[in-house]
Amino acid sequence: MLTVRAPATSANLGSGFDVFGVALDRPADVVTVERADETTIEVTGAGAQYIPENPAKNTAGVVARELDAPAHIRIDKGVRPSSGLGSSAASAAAAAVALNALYDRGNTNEELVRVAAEGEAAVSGEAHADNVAPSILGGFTVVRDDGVLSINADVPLVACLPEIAVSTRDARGVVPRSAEMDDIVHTVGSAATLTAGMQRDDPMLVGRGMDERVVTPARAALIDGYDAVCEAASEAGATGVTVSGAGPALIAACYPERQRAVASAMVEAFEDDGIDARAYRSTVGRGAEIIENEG
Ligand SMILES: Nc1ncnc2c1ncn2[C@@H]1O[C@H](COP(=O)(O)OP(=O)(O)O)[C@@H](O)[C@H]1O
Ligand SMILES: N[C@@H](CCOP(=O)(O)O)C(=O)O
Repeated sequence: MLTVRAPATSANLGSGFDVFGVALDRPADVVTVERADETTIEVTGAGAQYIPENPAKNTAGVVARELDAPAHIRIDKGVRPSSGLGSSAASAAAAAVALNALYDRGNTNEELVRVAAEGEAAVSGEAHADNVAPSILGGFTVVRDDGVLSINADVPLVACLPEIAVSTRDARGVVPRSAEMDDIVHTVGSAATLTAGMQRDDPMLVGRGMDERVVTPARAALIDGYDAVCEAASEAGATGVTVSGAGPALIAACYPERQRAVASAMVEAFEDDGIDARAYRSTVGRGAEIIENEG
């Protein structure tokens, strides 16, 4: 029996659609695996009632199939589904790390990112790896077709999750199929600024680098209260705010001394709109970890 904790993640960070991701300190999924003749899944925790236990429809079950590693899989959800905080990815990442160790498969973490991305494909329709990469590797990650980079960074973040659901599959449907050249140039400038900010642990550059004009406005329209929450976060000292993943969570960067105020301002702004919300104060966190191994 083996247990792995894999963290929530925030993908895109505005300018890095389907490319950037960052591991958060919390929340996290905790996945326990035991060898079995065929895969079965049991889900408890946040939003468990919305998550299929059929292995073909659960990201962890798809990972077990991809690794040819049948197991009884217990998933304790810390990351609520349809949150924009990489819920389905956290289970996939944890299962990939756990089953790789349980069956001694010897895959590298980079190889496990590809396996876990197949789990994501099963639920969102496309094998985007920008959540599973940081959930497995930790840090700030850059995913391309030819590989994945991970760098450690120390930048305060606030993830604010309202009590509304936006499915990644639906939110992918509103992404424009083309963009104007000046918007593409702007996005490249932002992405480079954000990357430099992560490298230098500079919250101002990370926040400025979140600005993006193509995907974000289309996604923001699906999130009640988006403009008011962004404004409140900025007034409280956020250096940048954007949609986390496909939403409805928002992610903000800030200096450490402003983190508490930014978190409160975001929650209050959602509440002023009649929407319950909670905020997670985080830094750029670690990746999946084996927390129990009973041989
Ligand atoms: N292990 C899992 N954890 C969470 N969601 C899962 C899992 N397996 C399948 N799903 C399905 O994936 C969808 C949630 O994923 P997604 O929309 O990407 O949410 P998030 O933005 O939080 O990652 C839901 O339809 C859920 O039923
Ligand atoms: N790049 C994907 C990321 C989805 O993240 P999630 O946390 O909402 O699953 C996208 O933007 O569609």
